[in-house]
Amino acid sequence: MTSFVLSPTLRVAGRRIPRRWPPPQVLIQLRHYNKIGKVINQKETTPFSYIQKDTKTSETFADLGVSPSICEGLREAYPNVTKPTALQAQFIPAVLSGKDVLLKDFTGSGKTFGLVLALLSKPRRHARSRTYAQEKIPLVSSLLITPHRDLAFQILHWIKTIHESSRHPENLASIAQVLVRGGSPSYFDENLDKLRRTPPGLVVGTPQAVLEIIKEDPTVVGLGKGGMMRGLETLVIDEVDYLIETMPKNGDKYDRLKYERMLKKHPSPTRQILDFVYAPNREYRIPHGRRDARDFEANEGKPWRDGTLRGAPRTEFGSKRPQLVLSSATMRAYFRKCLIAEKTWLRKEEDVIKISGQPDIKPTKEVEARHTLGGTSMVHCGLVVNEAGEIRNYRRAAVAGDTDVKASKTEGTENEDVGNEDQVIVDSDEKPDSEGEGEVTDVGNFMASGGGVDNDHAIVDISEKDEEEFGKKPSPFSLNAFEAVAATFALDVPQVALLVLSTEAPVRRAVYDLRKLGVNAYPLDLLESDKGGAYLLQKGSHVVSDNPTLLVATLASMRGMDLPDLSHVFMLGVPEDRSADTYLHVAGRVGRFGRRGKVVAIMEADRRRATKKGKEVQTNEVSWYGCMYKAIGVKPTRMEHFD
Ligand SMILES: Nc1ncnc2c1ncn2[C@@H]1O[C@H](COP(=O)(O)OP(=O)(O)OP(=O)(O)O)[C@@H](O)[C@H]1O
Repeated sequence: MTSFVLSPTLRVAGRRIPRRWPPPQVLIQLRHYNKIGKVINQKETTPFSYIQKDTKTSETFADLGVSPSICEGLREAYPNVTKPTALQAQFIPAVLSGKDVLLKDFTGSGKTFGLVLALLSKPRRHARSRTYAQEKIPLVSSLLITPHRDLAFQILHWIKTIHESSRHPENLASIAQVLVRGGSPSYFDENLDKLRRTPPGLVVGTPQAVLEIIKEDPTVVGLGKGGMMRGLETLVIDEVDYLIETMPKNGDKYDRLKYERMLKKHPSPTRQILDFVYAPNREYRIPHGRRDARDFEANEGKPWRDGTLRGAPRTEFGSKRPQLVLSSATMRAYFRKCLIAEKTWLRKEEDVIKISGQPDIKPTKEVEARHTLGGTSMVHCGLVVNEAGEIRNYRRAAVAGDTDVKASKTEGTENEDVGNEDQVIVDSDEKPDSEGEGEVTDVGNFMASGGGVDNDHAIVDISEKDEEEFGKKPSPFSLNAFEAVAATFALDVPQVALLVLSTEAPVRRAVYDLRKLGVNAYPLDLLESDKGGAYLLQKGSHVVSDNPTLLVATLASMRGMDLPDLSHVFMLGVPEDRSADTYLHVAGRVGRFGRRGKVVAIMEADRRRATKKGKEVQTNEVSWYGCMYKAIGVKPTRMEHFD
């Protein structure tokens, strides 16, 4: 069995079939793997591979090297997962081969799922006991870093479901465990206790929690001598472009200075973990003066004075440096360049396997959007809310089924919402032109009148604690925007939807405000059934609930989440980093793996907000969305309820 990478020369059954596209760009090695993922041919080169979405594979998971017990569990627990995707057919053997891998594919295409299957199929590492030579001490072989704890819980849930159906002799705790912070009582203490009692093969953790054990507990759980992670073979970082900071792409020398200062003082936890594992002798010129060789010896394994970790020689790994796998749907070429420029993290560029399901060569915007967003099963809608609480469709949106956006362009003034980004923020006294007359639906008191929902269901409980805490304080949110969410939710959502707020937004307060509007809202927390836990397994998109649920999360806590029955994702306002990639990640919560879904952006034409310096500015969110839709080649669709 061989797996192959599409290239100018495609190999099928040993025969070379020339391909004209894509032209050679970045040369990497083409590898052929045998069943256990061993590299058997490393000589040929190919561009950064491009696999079309509908490329079929005739291989099974077992052919790729996934262990028989996992295949057995998968068959029973996930009957819909019958065959690996073309990308899984490439990256699962690549991960099993022990080489470094850079993985990029559109959101919801099965990257994380495939990585988990590969990690579970890796052989377990053991150390020999010093007291009894025959006794083997199990070690942690793989570490999977996720950006937030709910994703870690979701991955553990996948593993648990597969494990329960697999009749594997070991218990779940010795196969995989999570290591996350937060919760009350603290998840971290509980996780750490469990880890110390039973070392699992795979630890799924957030960067902060993993860094804490590397720093605080190196010799029992961490990477230090005697630590149960000393035999680490694979380090996987999911959503890597979100977890590692890089110098801004078009930054000037001041940005460079700012970036360097930030790296010295506050490197992100993921960067510190990578340095600790792969760059033991890395110099950070810290503000308190340079360290010298004696300082290095004297402080081995201890944090620097400024709180950052310096690398310590990891003799425990010996020559077996852990394999590094980095994955994301939006790992752009510039970010990859930055990763390679770090030198010590990844192996030499030609030894890194780069696998991509997206066109790397400049495709048209529409092709890129379709690939990044996982196909055409996703509908994008934009609702514009004004100060009077009126809601109307984004003016350039097309009627459902009409893909020709040009037809609807004539409806609005030409310069209304597609401009350059400078137009987006204006001083309060320089108000942008009025939006003009449009089709408007007045929903100012929509929810007060029942809002199209059965009144019995519109009554939701508000706890006394929340009433006491929030009842008398003004809301930091725009209630007009929330009314637009509530109205769309009541009219359009059959079962479950997700509302995404900015990273720092107070989620509990948002839930309180939404419940006041009659929405059955909960903060996302996968450990609790009604807060999202009940939606981890597919119930079926045809199910219409009597009382649909709106889960509320922030930009920081929705990355990578996979709730199969999610039909709508609401994005409130403009993301704080103003990046189109952030929109792509939010949108990627629906329409996953070919399922259908709607992304509803709620934008305010004249949003007033205070800057950090206390100055009031007015933001035209419509303008940003105009730029963003144009930039990513997405064509929004009208929502019939508001026309
Ligand atoms: N081979 C397969 N066949 C059918 N379904 C699959 C297959 N692989 C994964 N899936 C399903 O696809 C869904 C999305 O998977 P996953 O979360 O791994 O995607 P992802 O690419 O990591 O997404 P994101 O970029 O948002 O993190 C899951 O519900 C999973 O069960």
